[in-house]
Amino acid sequence: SQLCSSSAAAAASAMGPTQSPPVTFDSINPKVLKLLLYTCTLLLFIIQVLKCEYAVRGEIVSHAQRLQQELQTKPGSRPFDEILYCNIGNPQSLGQQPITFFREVLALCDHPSILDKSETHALFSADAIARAWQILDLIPGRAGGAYSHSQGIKGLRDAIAAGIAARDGFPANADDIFLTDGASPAVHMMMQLLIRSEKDGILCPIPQYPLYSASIALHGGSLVPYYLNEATGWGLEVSEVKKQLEDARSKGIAVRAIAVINPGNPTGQVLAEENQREIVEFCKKEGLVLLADEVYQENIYVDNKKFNSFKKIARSMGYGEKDISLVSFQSVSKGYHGECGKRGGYMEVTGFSADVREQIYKVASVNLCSNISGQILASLVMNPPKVGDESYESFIAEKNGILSSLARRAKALEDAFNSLEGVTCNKAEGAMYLFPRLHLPQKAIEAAKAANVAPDAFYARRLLDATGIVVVPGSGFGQVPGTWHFRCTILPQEDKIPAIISRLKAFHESFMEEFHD
Ligand SMILES: Cc1ncc(COP(=O)(O)O)c(CN[C@@H]2CONC2=O)c1O
Repeated sequence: SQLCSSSAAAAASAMGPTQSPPVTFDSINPKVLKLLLYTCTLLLFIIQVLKCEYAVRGEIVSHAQRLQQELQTKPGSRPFDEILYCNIGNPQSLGQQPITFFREVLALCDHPSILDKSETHALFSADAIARAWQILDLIPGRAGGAYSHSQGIKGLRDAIAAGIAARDGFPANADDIFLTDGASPAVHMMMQLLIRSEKDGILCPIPQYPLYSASIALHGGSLVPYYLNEATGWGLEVSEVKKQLEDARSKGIAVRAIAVINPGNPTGQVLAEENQREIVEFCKKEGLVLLADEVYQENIYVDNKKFNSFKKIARSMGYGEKDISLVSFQSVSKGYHGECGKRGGYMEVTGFSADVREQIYKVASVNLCSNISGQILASLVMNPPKVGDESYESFIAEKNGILSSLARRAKALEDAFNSLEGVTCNKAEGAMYLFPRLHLPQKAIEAAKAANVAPDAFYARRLLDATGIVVVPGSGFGQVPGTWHFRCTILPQEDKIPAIISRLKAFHESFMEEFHD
């Protein structure tokens, strides 16, 4: 270990005092290098689990589940007849329909023997049948139930790389892609690789999606917060990041990476291209790994913003493999497809040395491989039907129908929140959430204190008990101290939105009446 630390120190001094030393074989989590000590890591994992929080399924949700039970056993016992789960970005649990073409291909790949039957041609579109044959031919021996390569089926990674290249206009390499059971395990893998001890820090946005704080806690690292600016529509200011980075370094924290969620969860902002360039420049200058969480890349609701991957931005600045370490996360859980339960996604890993890449592969191989249906779905998401395909018209109608409805719901809820006394709410430019700010009367804050809960949790609980609507307190995502928020999804079906808004308004008016200073 002396050898490792001295070469890391040598690398650090060569890079100058202000830069984070590059991620090298010697400077990744030694537990990854010594994977044999799995048992002790497991023990550490259990200890850390006790520390980590995951607000999206926290106490408010548990109470909602109890209320749901009560409604089933005692109908009419509450002033509402159903629980509306607006706490989790789980579109299909709230009635969103899956994309027909994706499900046709999945079904055919899952039961290849029906591909030859004449009835199949009456039930499935010709291009779904063709795509299923194409995909099955990429699976060795067409064995859809076999373990695959630990990074995922090569042919599917080729298809995803082609989809990334078509999206960005820059090449992508199948060997850089690790197919995973959703983006979550990919994030955990990178935290496992980067975090050696609590002396290693990861810059995270505040408010943040609690996967990051939970994963950092589970892997024994330090979360280095950078506050998004609510006053500028949740802007990510590099000056704020730099301040937090220098503060962490002054406390002896080796800041290794920065997580950027774009579009943002829970804040819904879409980064401007210029801002992205500043972030790439900053990462290159400071030697930070850029963890680009882009799972909402298809969820853009405003005309003045578009999604640019950080890979595209970096390459358009002339930065390649040798200039910046960039990990881009994608998922089948979001977008217009919302296939959360299918557990598909990937991370595209670029800018690491071959020996570090080998260690990432080793971590991926511990779980053998991700599920094959999720792999197939990820390849479909990145290569959907194109103009001229038989299914294109129906596919694009389903896709645009869902996205335009989400945009309308986002706007309707944003306007409703902004109409409430003491509530301000930034636009949801993308993603699936609104994060309104509560300017609560002092009496409400004191009542929360007396109940020993955070004011936004107090509000969320009262909202649930009065309306059956489940939201997540802002405390679960982090917020500027002294400010209070909650996160509400835009996912309830569109015909339910007016009822939700009227229930929200009625509750809020009575709440403010009760606690008026
Ligand atoms: C920003 C972000 N990254 C990663 C994930 C994980 O996605 P996978 O399903 O691919 O693992 C989520 C899930 N969103 C959570 C789940 O629902 N509501 C949320 O805030 C997310 O919001």
